[in-house]
Amino acid sequence: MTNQNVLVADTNSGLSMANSSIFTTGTQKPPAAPGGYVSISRKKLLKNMEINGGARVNAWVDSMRASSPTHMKSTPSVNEDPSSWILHHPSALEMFEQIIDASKGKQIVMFLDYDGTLSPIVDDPDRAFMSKQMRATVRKLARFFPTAIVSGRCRDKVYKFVRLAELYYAGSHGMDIQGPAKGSKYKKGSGGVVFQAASEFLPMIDEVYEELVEKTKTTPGAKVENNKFCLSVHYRCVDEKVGKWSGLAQVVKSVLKEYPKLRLTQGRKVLEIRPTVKWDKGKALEFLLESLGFANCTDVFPVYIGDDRTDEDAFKVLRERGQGFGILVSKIPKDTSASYSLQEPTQASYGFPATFGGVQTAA
Ligand SMILES: O=P(O)(O)OC[C@H]1O[C@H](O[C@H]2O[C@H](CO)[C@@H](O)[C@H](O)[C@H]2O)[C@H](O)[C@@H](O)[C@@H]1O
Repeated sequence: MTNQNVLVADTNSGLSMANSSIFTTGTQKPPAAPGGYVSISRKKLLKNMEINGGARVNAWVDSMRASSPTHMKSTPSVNEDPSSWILHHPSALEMFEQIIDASKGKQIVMFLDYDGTLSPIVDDPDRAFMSKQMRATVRKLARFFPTAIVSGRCRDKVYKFVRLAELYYAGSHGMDIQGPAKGSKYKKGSGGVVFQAASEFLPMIDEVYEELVEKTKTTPGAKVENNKFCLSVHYRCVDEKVGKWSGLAQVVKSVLKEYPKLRLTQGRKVLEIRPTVKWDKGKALEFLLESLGFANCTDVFPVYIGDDRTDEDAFKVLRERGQGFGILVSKIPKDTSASYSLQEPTQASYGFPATFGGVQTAA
């Protein structure tokens, strides 16, 4: 794949996993993180968006544009021939048989991103509802397989959207994990799993939230969302043409300058601010597999469906483990470590997950 993974020295060694607040039931422990290093994809992006000195707001705005589908200029490898992208990331809908064959005799575990995967992307983040059809599909999936929602959103908020008590939820990009409220039939005790990777950051996140809300008031359309262990600064409704994106980038940059223990990543028309802990959606996936008792199993088949850059951490983990696969939901070719693709969320509802194990979707 064209995705480049780099190791960047973690200057905040005081925030290593050893210092994190970890509450687990039973004997589950988070998988070990490579000591002293943070794994970060998209070297170039990171370089452009470096927040500890030397940052150029223009580079931020370039990056904000690059992450917006209307401006999406894929890397040359993707641009050269879109049909070759499809060859490398075939539609999951057309690969049913191959996928089902590969999972035979193995325990499928489903990981589902929320925004852009289970719900359509909309202007107002508070109105990103999932359809009844999608909820029915996820409910049926969970009857057959352990199923987790892995989201950048705060766990409580994503739960309010999904409203299925039988699922695992990993909110704040995997930094806040809780097992099914109903308990789990897959592994005794795993329903009670609770894990928080960055609780010591809560006061800092709240402080930065207040500051950003105040300072973005003058940017029409900007919205700051408190996702408990991380923050989202939305610019979907900010007018790019009148230069408002750069103003917003400048505000975020100036605030973050005072908080070197926070870092910035990007999603779909959103700047994501999060602690520099070595934790992401990929680590959450590993943690959940381990909690379910599949840490060193060869007969587990994890499937992760997601649409965003932050989902790449999970796709990468699956590639590295050589188990299961990732499915990228995207209408356009993108650099990805996923193996398959779906065009849009509705395809995830009407088609792919529903076919696993002969699960039938509602008409
Ligand atoms: O990991 P996810 O579940 O995909 O969450 C990532 C972010 O999703 C939400 O923002 C995105 O969806 C919004 C609603 O459709 C849209 O308005 C926004 O532009 C998108 O970036 C959510 O609001 C963020 O907090 C999540 O971090």
